[in-house]
Amino acid sequence: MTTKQRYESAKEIYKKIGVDTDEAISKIRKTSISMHCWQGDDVGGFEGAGQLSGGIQATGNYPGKARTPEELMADIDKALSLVPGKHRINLHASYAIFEPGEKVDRDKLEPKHFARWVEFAKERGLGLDFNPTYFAHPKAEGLTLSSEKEEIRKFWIDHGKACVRIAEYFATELGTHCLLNIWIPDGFKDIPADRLGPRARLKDSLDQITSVEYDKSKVYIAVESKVFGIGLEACTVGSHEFYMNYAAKNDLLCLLDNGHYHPTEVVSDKIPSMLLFSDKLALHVTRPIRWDSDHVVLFDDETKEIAKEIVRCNALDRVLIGLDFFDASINRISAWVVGMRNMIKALLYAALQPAEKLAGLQNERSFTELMMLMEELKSYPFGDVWDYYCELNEVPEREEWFTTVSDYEKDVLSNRK
Ligand SMILES: C[C@H](O)[C@H](O)[C@@H](O)C(=O)CO
Ligand SMILES: [Mn+2]
Repeated sequence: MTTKQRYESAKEIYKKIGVDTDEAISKIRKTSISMHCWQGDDVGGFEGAGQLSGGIQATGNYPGKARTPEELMADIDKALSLVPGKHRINLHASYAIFEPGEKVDRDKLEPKHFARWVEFAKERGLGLDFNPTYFAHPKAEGLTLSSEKEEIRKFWIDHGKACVRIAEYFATELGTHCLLNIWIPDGFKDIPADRLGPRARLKDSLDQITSVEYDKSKVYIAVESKVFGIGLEACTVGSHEFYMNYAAKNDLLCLLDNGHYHPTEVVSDKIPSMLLFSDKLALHVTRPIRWDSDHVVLFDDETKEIAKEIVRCNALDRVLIGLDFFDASINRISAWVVGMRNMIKALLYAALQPAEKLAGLQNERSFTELMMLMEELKSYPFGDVWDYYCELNEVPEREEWFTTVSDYEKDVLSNRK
């Protein structure tokens, strides 16, 4: 049977429970995921700044990591060629590209330092998202935006302001919004004596950064909370409560990273609540194993549940989905492709759920039938719809894409010594 024939048969099966597979496909085809550049080089960036810091870690030393802008761009191209749909690239400020002998510090970054990324994105019709980089820098060894040292705090405020200008440049040049996400590693290893002071300083720093004049229809500023980091176990300054209130009060977006909460808390459950009170919401989809370990996104229960909530809330255009993982122990391009395909797969899977029927069963309190149907749906012929989705988007079906990655590893990555 051809892929199309298998799809036609699956379509009939889904139709019986009131699901229109064509409609589901066209809904998901319009959705873009922001692919994070930092999986390509273990969050290294191009500053040669040295060690990753801020309580995050990329572990492993699989050969072939990108060392230059050219290599990273080529790797991104290779990964995206295996992912169905049109997507976005998420950059960190540490990926600025300088002319030889031109390097400036992070507080002095300008749009021109990202001109090559804009050119790259334009040529491919991609959008760009952006993040100030508040780690892996000599001035980020203690606190950053919440620092008690005014000179340090000013440096990072200026960095934030510079990034707002760069984000606006991206949006203007590319004709699509730019999500500017602020995450800082500030926190304490052990019980702090003052939890208020650092948070008051963070609040003031954010006020200063967002006082820069920018077009709110082009730049969406988001704030990303975190419960703890390595070496920051007792307290993080940018906690969930802090940012949820700050974003609500200042009309910014919250960014929820599903590695940043207590292990029994799930982001999927937070999505509908956030959407009731905010027009837009941003996500970092990742996979925490025992801690915020940033493993590659799988087609697992929580990824599916996150996707289901987005689709059920009819919020594909209100939730800005980005990925955030960095696994240095496997082929980095394969990591990207697996994570991206799984996120899209989860969205398509969600769009194939008979949402109204299931909600109806809940509302009439038919929990026995609800459980039965939710379980039976798991063995519906989703794979046939997914294969057809890949065929429509002209990317390899099933595991066929891996040959391309293996060849690239042999021909290109293995030469990076
Ligand atoms: C590199 C990212 O900005 C970083 O992972 C941040 O988003 C985060 O999740 C930190 O734990
Ligand atoms: Mn994150």
